[in-house]
Amino acid sequence: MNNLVSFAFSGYFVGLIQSSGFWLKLTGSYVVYQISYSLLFDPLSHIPGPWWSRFTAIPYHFKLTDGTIDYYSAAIHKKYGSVVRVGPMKVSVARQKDVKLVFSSYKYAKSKLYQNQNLIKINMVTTADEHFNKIRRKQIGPAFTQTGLDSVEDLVLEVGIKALKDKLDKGIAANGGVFTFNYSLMFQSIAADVIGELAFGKNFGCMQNDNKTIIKYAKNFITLSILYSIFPQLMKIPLLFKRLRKDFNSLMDLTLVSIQQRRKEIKDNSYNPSRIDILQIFLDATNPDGTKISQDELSSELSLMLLAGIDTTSITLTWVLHFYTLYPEVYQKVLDEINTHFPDRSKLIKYKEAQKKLEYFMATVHESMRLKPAFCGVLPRYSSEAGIQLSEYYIPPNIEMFLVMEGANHDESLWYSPKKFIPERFLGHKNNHLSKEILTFSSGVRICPGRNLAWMEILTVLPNFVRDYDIKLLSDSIYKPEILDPSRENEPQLFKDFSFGTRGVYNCEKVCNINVSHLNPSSPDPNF
Ligand code: HEM
Repeated sequence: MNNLVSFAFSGYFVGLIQSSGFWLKLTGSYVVYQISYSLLFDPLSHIPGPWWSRFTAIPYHFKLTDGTIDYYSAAIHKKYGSVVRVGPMKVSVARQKDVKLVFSSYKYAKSKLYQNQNLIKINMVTTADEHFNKIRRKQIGPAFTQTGLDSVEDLVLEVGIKALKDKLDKGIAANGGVFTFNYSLMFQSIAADVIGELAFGKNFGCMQNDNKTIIKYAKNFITLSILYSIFPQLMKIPLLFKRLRKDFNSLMDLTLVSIQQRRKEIKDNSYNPSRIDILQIFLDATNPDGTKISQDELSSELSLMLLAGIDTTSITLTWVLHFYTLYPEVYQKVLDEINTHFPDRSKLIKYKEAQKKLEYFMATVHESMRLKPAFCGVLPRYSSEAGIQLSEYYIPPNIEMFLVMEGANHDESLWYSPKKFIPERFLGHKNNHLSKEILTFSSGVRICPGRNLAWMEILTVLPNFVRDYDIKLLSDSIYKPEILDPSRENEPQLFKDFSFGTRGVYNCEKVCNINVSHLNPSSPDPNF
């Protein structure tokens, strides 16, 4: 039937080419074809969605690039339900148990949007190939095990909380006891310097020297990747995005320099072999056929570590602190807990102790991650050769499914008052398993392998920071505990954010500024 329709149309087209108004007729015919096809054959006709989604995905694709996909996804799912058609052969999926089911198996492969960009060799993140992904995950595994992380904890402390404290102490001293700083940008510098040390073998100096070059490279690489994956035709126009491409090339050069430098250090015996870092793990890794990872593949893996590890971690830290500034009673409880378990300020709080002792603090981070997942927007997967049952809908084979991270984390069937910030929901024996239902690190077979490193940064930076400094919102801050948001059951208004791979904060340069001063050890003052 399908062939018959195509044949009839191709005969019609030959006649058209010879006639006047050819292009007009061609467009008209295409529209007629699409309408007839979608009425007769649309495999998603049983899935609700906006009218245009039967004919085109263009409006949805624009939403993927204009920063509003989270808001848009929330709106269409509220209107049409947990599965929504967003284009021919495309659906959006928001129910937590459906998203988790898709994440659970390699059968539901990453869609071609991950591979479209062709900028770099396929790597652990972009591949849809189960075998290849398993090999890479096995190779990189040791960097994120307990032993691997223990071997780099001192380094993470050095470029993380110690560097932050140094910066703040100098700022406070130079500014008469109160220092205004942008915590989001500061956290970004920490996350970048950590990845610099672990994946590039060097401190990028983002914190120490205020050198943000690498952050710019990473940002421009993400922009280029997203634009090329959604609109691959743009790759054919070399004059477009010259600046972004230049930064991308500089980043690739940097990966090569780092690899050469480490090889030199090994040769000179100046490399400390007890340090199990990402760069070394990749250099030592052997493929099943006995070969080593090629130079291009190394560059690809390392550059992706930069993208995967900077904004995700710094945005998570940013949101936790934002919530503390808006919920003083929560912040007070966090302080009390930290001061009870770690009263000696001469010693830094370390990762494992914090994880063991700071139950309430952990609950605040989980709740912040649930409400505002750093890796936001949608993750695209295919429905497999056999299709998949999602809630009440059967999704036919080879449909592109966009999994809504925020939708899953705000699913009312799992979370009561999902828009509210309630860390207590994770407390107690009966509830602490709930943290496993948060999908912020994804779940299943492609779950984030770097999550323990991210936790190490979170658990060392935040408790040490809030224990040692008094933080106050600026007097002209537009986000304060008393400014309420009716759409969040009159909870405090949150930063306006946008999604572009990760979750950005609008006007971050201004709204993420706070005042810090040294805390009087005897009287912590959490009143903002
Ligand atoms: C709070 C911080 C982080 C969050 C919220 C986060 C979140 C995620 C999410 C949602 C995915 C799945 C992406 C997808 O399926 O398309 C992912 C994958 C990944 N993450 Fe993270 N991530 C974080 C930190 C890190 C760090 C620090 C690293 C490493 C340095 C890292 C490395 C990776 C890698 C390599 C993958 C791809 C895994 C695969 O596809 O098999 N992440 N992460």
